[in-house]
Amino acid sequence: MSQFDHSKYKAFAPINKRDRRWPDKVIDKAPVWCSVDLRDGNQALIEPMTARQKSRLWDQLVKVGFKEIEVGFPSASSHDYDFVRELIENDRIPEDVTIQVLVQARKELIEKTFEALKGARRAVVHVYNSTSTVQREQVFGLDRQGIIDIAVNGAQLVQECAERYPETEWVFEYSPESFTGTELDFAVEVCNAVTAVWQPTPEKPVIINLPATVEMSTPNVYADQIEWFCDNVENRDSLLISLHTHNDRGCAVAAAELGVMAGADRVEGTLMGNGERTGNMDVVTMAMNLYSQGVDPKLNLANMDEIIQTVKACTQLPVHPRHPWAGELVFTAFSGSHQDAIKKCLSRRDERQPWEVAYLPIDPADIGRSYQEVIRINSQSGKGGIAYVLERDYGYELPRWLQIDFSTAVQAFAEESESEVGSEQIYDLFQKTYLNGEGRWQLGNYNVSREDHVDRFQAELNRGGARETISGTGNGVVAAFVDAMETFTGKQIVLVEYNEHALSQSADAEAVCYIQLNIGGERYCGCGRSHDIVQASLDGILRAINKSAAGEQHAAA
Ligand SMILES: CC(=O)SCCNC(=O)CCNC(=O)[C@H](O)C(C)(C)COP(=O)(O)OP(=O)(O)OC[C@H]1O[C@@H](n2cnc3c(N)ncnc32)[C@H](O)[C@@H]1OP(=O)(O)O
Ligand SMILES: CC(C)C(=O)C(=O)O
Repeated sequence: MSQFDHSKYKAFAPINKRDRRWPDKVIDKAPVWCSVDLRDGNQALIEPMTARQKSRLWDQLVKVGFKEIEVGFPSASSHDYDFVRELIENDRIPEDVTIQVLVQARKELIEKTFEALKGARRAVVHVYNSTSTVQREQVFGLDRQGIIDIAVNGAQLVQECAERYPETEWVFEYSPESFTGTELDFAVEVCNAVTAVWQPTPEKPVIINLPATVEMSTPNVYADQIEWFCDNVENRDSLLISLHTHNDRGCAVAAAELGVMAGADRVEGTLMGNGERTGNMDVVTMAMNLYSQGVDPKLNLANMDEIIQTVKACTQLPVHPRHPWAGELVFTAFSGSHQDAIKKCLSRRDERQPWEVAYLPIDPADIGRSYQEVIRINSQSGKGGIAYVLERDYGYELPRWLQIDFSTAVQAFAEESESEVGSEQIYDLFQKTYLNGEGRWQLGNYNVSREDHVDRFQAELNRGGARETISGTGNGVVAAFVDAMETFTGKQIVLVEYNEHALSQSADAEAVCYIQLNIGGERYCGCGRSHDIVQASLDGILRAINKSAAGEQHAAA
């Protein structure tokens, strides 16, 4: 019998709810955010944060704009206690920021917690006990009433202690921990019992936090639980319903979003989703989800790289390169069709219109990312992306026919090197393929004269020590030069494509000219670059002819 046996598990029972309204709701404003990075995030680390790391993360959280920050579990460790004292005594809590601390519903711990908070201007005391069937039966060995007693005793103690410190504005929060594993009617009963002690009013509400301590179901079930709770709890208008989801099934953000649609006011989570096991709800992702829908997330994530650096330094955890919105690769396109679409959308972009760019759900610049990172080249890339890089970094505006020709060279190079092809490598390859003429015929001095509307072209061709004189006639310098080269090579040469432009990146107005010739039935491409457009054209033609002589055939004739 295999160890990998699904029959060991039972399905989470759906909520029997016929009146669900949340599926039709749209989130049009940000919830109240509470960061739990310094508490839930910290308690899950291999090495909990040092005082210095906590301090740095605190500063970052304030900078991002959190107005409620759970700073620790001060009754559990002297580090957390000292950190809370440090924030209060050194006046590091801005006027509009409220600190929050967690405590179990136990007397000595609650007393210590209030001691730690002495002198705070405003603070949230967050008390919890577990209410789920599993915890009741197996951890606490208590029936429903026993669990209600723990909660009510805790609530009373919190209230009594608060009265001892009237100089502080107290806010109370209660979590029926493991809410998602708790029968809904019981969760409501426990919370009603707690609020009966605290007597909240709409003017002075309390926070009821409904955690998915372990994520046990699909997010729609969580939303049903939240909506059911909100519909059945007493004094709903005196409660701030808060969510605290974990990511065991990978849906913590989705659950929080649906939970907000189901009526919640507030969301607890961490930056980048650090936290117990698979982590807490990722505030960066949820806030950016709102932002990308045109909703003000009420957090400033513009300096995403700084946030990532801080989180990494403080948690010692990496941020995945594909982390939603924030990862290093999330705005990068390697694949050809994506690059092509991005390039076209960006070139047509009208700044006055809402953002609509294929494959880029937001403007990377909003979070401090540059377009430089958007298109990167490897063997999956196509002509559009390659042309984008050449234009972006070197000012070459390759015509479509040359994009097609050059992409085969880049593709071959990428396949051979089995790695990403950097912008400089692309440029080198472009030069080697179309611009360099070493070891081949070079145009020396030349002379153009016109008589009876016919141009006569005479020039020296040099290769190493060898020198040849050529001459030809035609309607225009280019035609006369092609004629001279036909005579010289003994092959028929037809000018198939000709494009030119001023090089935008060149300070001294250089021109670049792209040429495609049909030489003896095969196509060859070349490129010339010069301050003189005639010279650029002749160089381009000669480079294509040199390639024919060297047998470098055009790939996509
Ligand atoms: C889901 C969450 O993230 S909740 C937050 C979890 N975070 C932490 O636990 C980190 C900080 N905690 C700690 O450092 C410790 O647990 C302390 C210092 C708070 C308490 O330490 P201890 O009392 O030594 O141990 P422990 O936490 O194991 O306590 C277990 C006891 O408290 C009881 N208990 C646990 N949670 C609660 C609660 N919320 N309310 C009341 N009693 C509780 C248990 O039933 C158990 O009782 P028993 O000793 O009679 O069997
Ligand atoms: C204490 C509670 C809110 C908690 O951290 C959880 O249930 O995950």
